[in-house]
Amino acid sequence: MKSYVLTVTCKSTRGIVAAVTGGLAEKGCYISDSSQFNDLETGLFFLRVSFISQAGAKLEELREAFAPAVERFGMTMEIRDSEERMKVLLMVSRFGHCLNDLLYRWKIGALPIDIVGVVSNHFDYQKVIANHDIPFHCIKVTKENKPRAEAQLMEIVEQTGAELIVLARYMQVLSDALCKKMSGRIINIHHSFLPSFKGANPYKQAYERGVKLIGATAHYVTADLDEGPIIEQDIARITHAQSAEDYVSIGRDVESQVLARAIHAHIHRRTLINGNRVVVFPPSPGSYASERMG
Ligand SMILES: Nc1nc2c(c(=O)[nH]1)N[C@@H](CN(C=O)c1ccc(C(=O)N[C@@H](CCC(=O)O)C(=O)O)cc1)CN2
Repeated sequence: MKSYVLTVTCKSTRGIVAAVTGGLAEKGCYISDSSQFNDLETGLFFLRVSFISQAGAKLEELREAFAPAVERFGMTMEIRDSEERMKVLLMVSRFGHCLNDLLYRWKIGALPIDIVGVVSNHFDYQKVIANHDIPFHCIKVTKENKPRAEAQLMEIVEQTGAELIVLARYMQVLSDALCKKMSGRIINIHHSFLPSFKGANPYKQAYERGVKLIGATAHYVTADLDEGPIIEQDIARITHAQSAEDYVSIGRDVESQVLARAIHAHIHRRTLINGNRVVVFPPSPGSYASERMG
């Protein structure tokens, strides 16, 4: 028996769900969980089906079986083995709270990913990463060497087979070319409730504005700084008596939780990009069962 997740994005029309569910039935598969969204504004349809093949059908066999439907409806279809851990490259600069949080969740099985490496433009976390038996790469970045630095990053992506890059408070702006090449495969945590306070120092901007809520936003990275499609957000209350430095402390937990939720959604294929927005389907039953607490 094997379990899979199938996702579809295509122009909305009649018969899409029937074609997918009928195809699964013909292949002897059982549907565990299904979500769909029909965006009347964009005319796009989004479908996510988690299913079980009792016969243990192979991935290629399933993909071939759906080729006619993909052609007929102009689908973008992905079928992924639910047990296969996504290869993820983490990136960090100076602030390590999100990195440490992800390492802990990964260690206890709450985040079932294959961390293929950690890249940083500083050496601060080299020992921590080595202690986790994860490859560490320090790539110094300057305005002058940015193209070479990004070429080194892409070499690591190619060599490790990284499917997702997570910017866990990595504080360098990525080039338009890299963002285009890795479209939909880079997630950033921004330490503000976007669209407020884009760019560097959002907590300082928030303090100067006198806000009563601060927040964090996890989004896909695009060439437009902190404008990428939003995956997850959350907030925390602050008061008149707190400083921008206090916001940094209060914001740590919010940033870590928002980033972890966004990565969980992505690796379980619950996110589908819808223009400058993201469709985020609910978790399949049992998707958190992989956690081994303690
Ligand atoms: N192309 C993109 N690159 C990055 C994005 C993005 O959305 N698109 N998100 C940022 C993260 N970020 C806020 O979350 C951010 C990081 C860095 C800066 C910035 O101005 N950096 C300076 C250098 C700062 C330093 O050296 O300490 C710069 O790159 O000139 C703004 C926002 C990650 N990259």
